[in-house]
Amino acid sequence: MVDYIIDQNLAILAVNNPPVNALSHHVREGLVEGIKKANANDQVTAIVIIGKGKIFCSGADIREFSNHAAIKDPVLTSVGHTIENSGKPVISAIHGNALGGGLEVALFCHYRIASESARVGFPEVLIGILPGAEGTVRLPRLSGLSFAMDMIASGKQINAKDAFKHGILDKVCTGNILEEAKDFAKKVIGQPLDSRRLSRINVEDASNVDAVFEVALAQVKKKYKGQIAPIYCLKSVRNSAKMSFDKAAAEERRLITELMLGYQSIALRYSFFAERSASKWRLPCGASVNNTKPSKIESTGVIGAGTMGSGIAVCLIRAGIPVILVEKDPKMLEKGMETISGILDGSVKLKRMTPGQKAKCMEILKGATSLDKLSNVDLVIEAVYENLELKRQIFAQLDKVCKPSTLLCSNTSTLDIDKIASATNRPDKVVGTHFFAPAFIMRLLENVYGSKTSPTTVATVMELGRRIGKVTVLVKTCYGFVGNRTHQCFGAEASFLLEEGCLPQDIDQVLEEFGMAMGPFKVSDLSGIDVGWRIRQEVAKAAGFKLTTETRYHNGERISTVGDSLFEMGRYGIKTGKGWYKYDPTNLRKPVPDSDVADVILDHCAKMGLQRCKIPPQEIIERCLFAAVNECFRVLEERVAEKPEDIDVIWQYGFSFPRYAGGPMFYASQVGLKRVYERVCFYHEKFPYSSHWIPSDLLRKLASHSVEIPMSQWKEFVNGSKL
Ligand SMILES: CC/C=C\C=C\CC(=O)SCCNC(=O)CCNC(=O)[C@H](O)C(C)(C)COP(=O)(O)OP(=O)(O)OC[C@H]1O[C@@H](n2cnc3c(N)ncnc32)[C@H](O)[C@@H]1OP(=O)(O)O
Repeated sequence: MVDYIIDQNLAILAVNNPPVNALSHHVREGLVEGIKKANANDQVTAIVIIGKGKIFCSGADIREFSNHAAIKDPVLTSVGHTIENSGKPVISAIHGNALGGGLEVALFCHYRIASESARVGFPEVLIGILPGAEGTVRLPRLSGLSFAMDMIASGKQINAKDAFKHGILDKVCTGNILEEAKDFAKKVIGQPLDSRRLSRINVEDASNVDAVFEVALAQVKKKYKGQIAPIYCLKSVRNSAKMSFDKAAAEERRLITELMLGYQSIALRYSFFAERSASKWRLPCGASVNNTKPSKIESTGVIGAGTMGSGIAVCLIRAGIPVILVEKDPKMLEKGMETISGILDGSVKLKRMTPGQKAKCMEILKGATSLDKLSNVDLVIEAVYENLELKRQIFAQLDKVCKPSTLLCSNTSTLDIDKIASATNRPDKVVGTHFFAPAFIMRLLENVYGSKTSPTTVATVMELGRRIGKVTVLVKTCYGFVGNRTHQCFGAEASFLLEEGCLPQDIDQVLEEFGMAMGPFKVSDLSGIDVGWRIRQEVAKAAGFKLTTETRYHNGERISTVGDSLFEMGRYGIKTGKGWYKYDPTNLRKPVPDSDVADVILDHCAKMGLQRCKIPPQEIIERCLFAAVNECFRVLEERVAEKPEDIDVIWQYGFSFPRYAGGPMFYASQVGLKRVYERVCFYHEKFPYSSHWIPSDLLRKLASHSVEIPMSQWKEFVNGSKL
């Protein structure tokens, strides 16, 4: 796992642990052996550590953390001490990435050089820990405290040029990294090593540490609300300036151990792998990412220049994929083009794009008012409003206009893909591509296959998602798919809680304290109360009944219409300055609780004869989350989602479920399925008119076991395969 190569008077230690050179046990062993061997060889005058393959090193092997007690010697710090104590200079030669433990290996070396394109960083905080092999104690000795605190607590990666500027690197190379490392090594042979050993030097700005810490702490608390690791990162860097090197390092070990055993880190590590597993799609027929080739997509069409269509077009052109935006009303088309240009201007302002890049994006965007213009594109995404008949008409027309190989995608957020596909003669090429609003910001893409969608079509939209930088999850068609179907139960319970005693701000506050980025009523104000109203009206129309603010039940199902009263008052949310909250036009980001809304809710309850009472926070969490969890188990049971990780990724990226709580399925696994099942049964008895409380069979089966079944085995209980 570490190749030992003698090249003239140099020993090259090449880490060879594909795919990302993680510091697994054998790599750590190999590094120690290599350093010792090189030191024992009189012919060797210097040592170079390099990575084979695409990167230098991705850090510690995260999979080993699940059994912290079993991490075998040599641990990374003793590997590092062997490197630092080497009597011959050790140079790390970085290409690709040096992350976490990988960067720590470099900081144990006496010199660090890197390719121009290399990036370095400490992403540990993103998995709820801190750099635990003296990274928090060594980095400030090179970069100063403020920079180290920011880099470690944010987990951000920086490029080689910036790393050089901040003292982390000794040289940025433009040529072949190994050749440059050899030349560099020859120049430093014989130079004194002590001043190059970071454990022997001091933190230069140590006297400022308290002031720097306070500023960083205030920022971190605001930016990473509810997260423990960023605060621990700061404390550990502070220790580097307040304690001796050895004491600070020992304290760092204590802090990382505490973090690693904590709920947040376990959830974040789960989230890391869940996200990667989502891209490994598989269809029930056996087709999968491993055996299916995507078709080439070189041109696209987007239908509808409203908010969604414009946002989707931005995603495509930003990735260099040409788009023809079709909108039959020329004025709407012009508005859509302006919206797109405005979004890109925003990116330029935020320095996420140069004006030149914006111009290139706009060059590959064309407008059209007729579907005929899509005759030659490879893929079309329809993004008109949520109406099945309208979508069927458009798809029937597209089927006639587009070349036979064109894939036809719908951005529907709820409708059955099979019903849309059956309007065409190419149901194998029809698929759902459900973007979340705002499409140019939200990272999630929920791809939806119907009963006739072909594996190639699936492979193509999964690859398209990757190309445009989305976290892409594949699900099977059903009403609302995974995202909206399961989230609807969460929203319904939030509305019922309003009828039983809560105000919007009570519910939002509890769920935000739980970790949601925004409570459901703030989200509703952002997305538009009118949007929710329109969807509810469509659903009622399709089900053949008229929904009014007087409706309490339909088909034995409880319905809450408080939001519809707000809609009728023209309170659509932020866009009208009033919704569940009121907004000062000069500060639309700050929702202010509104006594008028409280009056509407109280009137509604009085009219409906609903008794109100005080509802404890725990019940708010249980009602919203367990209702969703129960539906998530149904989704798994019906194989609408292939695995629990897919559902959690959808909640994290679609509904801002806190990554450090894992997702509803992971949360349920931590609460314990027995407890979740008991509470679902309790609420089912209490609320017999909400079918989302009917306990899922899969949940019942799993909860009936005397020991908790690990998440990785839940799937085995689907379809009665295990009882
Ligand atoms: C006592 C403690 C002492 C020391 C502590 C040290 C702390 C650490 O070092 S913690 C680890 C810090 N490093 C990271 O968090 C890096 C995580 N990885 C990444 O950011 C990316 O994977 C990448 C390295 C930038 C590569 O990205 P990409 O090319 O897009 O590939 P991926 O699909 O992400 O990864 C490929 C494959 O590798 C697995 N993997 C990546 N990093 C690790 C890792 N550090 N440990 C174990 N496995 C890793 C990843 O899961 C993928 O595998 P799959 O089987 O496909 O899931």
